[in-house]
Amino acid sequence: MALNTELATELTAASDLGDESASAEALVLKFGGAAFAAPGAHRRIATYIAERLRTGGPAAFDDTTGDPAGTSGRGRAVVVVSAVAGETDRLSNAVRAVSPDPDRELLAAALMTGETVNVAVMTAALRDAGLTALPLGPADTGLLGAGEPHSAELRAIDPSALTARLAGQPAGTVLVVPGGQALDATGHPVMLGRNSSDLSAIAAAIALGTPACEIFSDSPGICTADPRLVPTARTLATVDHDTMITMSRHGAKVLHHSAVDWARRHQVEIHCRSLLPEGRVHSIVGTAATSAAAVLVHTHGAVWTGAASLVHDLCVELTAQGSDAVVVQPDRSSLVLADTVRDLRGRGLRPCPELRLVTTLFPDGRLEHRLVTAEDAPAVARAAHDAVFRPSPLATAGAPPPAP
Ligand SMILES: Nc1ncnc2c1ncn2[C@@H]1O[C@H](COP(=O)(O)OP(=O)(O)O)[C@@H](O)[C@H]1O
Ligand SMILES: N[C@@H](CC(=O)OP(=O)(O)O)C(=O)O
Repeated sequence: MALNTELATELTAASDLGDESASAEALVLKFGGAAFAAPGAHRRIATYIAERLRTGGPAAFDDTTGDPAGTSGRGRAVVVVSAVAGETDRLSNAVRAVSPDPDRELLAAALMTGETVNVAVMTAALRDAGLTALPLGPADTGLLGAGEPHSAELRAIDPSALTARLAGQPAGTVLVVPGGQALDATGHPVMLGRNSSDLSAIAAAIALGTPACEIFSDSPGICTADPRLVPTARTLATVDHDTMITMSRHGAKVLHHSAVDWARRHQVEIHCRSLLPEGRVHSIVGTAATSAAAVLVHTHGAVWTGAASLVHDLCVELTAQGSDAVVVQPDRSSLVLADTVRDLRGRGLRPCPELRLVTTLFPDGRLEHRLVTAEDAPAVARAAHDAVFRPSPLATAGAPPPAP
């Protein structure tokens, strides 16, 4: 199915189309790569979803954990799955071992198989759990992408694609969606960039008019730093969309920046859950204004340097094309690009593969950037975090100050 760009205008939620029956009752759940890493994970997830759908009201999981209302058990679900942890990297390395600078369409085709396989496996597990699970492909979800085939920008969502599939389906129906897959205007499958399964999940929530989207990941929610790098990082119970976009763009890959941007524009709350069996909501990303401090390391970004004016112009151009680029302040002669495949040498910039961007976000929204070597980045991040969250001299010994 090729999307008609004119029909798929930026978004009409299903509720606006008067198709409440298809939308209002569906849960939207996203399971990232880490959720599938442990043996038995697919079966555990399937059992959990069956339980959520069976109970019809706040599921046992919610009752026991005291999770907020609003995403409790309902009759039907859209489940977005990523490739199993490590699979997308493995596929990327396999392509590059043969062709160091591969055709982007071929690269996208190879990378997307990770999600395609996992949709099939997850569908099988859900059926074994007694549910009516329907595997979807890039042509079935109503997502229109444009730009580079391996890092396309999400341009529009046709809500009828998912609502039509759910309409009339009985309770216990689950649509299984491959994360990060879309069609371009000519009907070719494209990938919405790395870590874009979050984007597919938010898009599904928008299409169905679901107020919240639940994202299961191996982090204890949104933290004041990557807990893998900074063990003293604290979980933020609430984060507003704008703050989260800033955090994501500077390396907090726990949520995809564009996913949060779509969520902000359509007022979708993001409930960040830990992995099963706990599956507890640790953080909510929503509309309520918050002021958070955080230390962010762009561990996966490519650093490029050049003349400040060149860097500025390229950043504007890349951002207009949907790429995620950050100009390093204050000297403005470097930019960090989330797309590690794109080569800017032909545009007059020099790659700096040894460098990483460490950013301190202050509660007033101010950002402090530092470019350091990859080796030094964790220690620099820990020191910056200690400086921001240092207990005041008056604080009781041992009692950490609350996260701002
Ligand atoms: N500020 C942060 N808060 C929480 N997690 C973070 C943050 N910054 C980076 N991360 C990293 O994000 C990872 C989860 O994101 P991702 O790899 O996309 O998960 P998944 O595979 O579950 O989709 C965590 O393992 C954590 O290391
Ligand atoms: N193919 C994606 C899958 C994804 O979004 O992964 P995760 O949900 O684990 O961030 C990637 O690894 O780039």
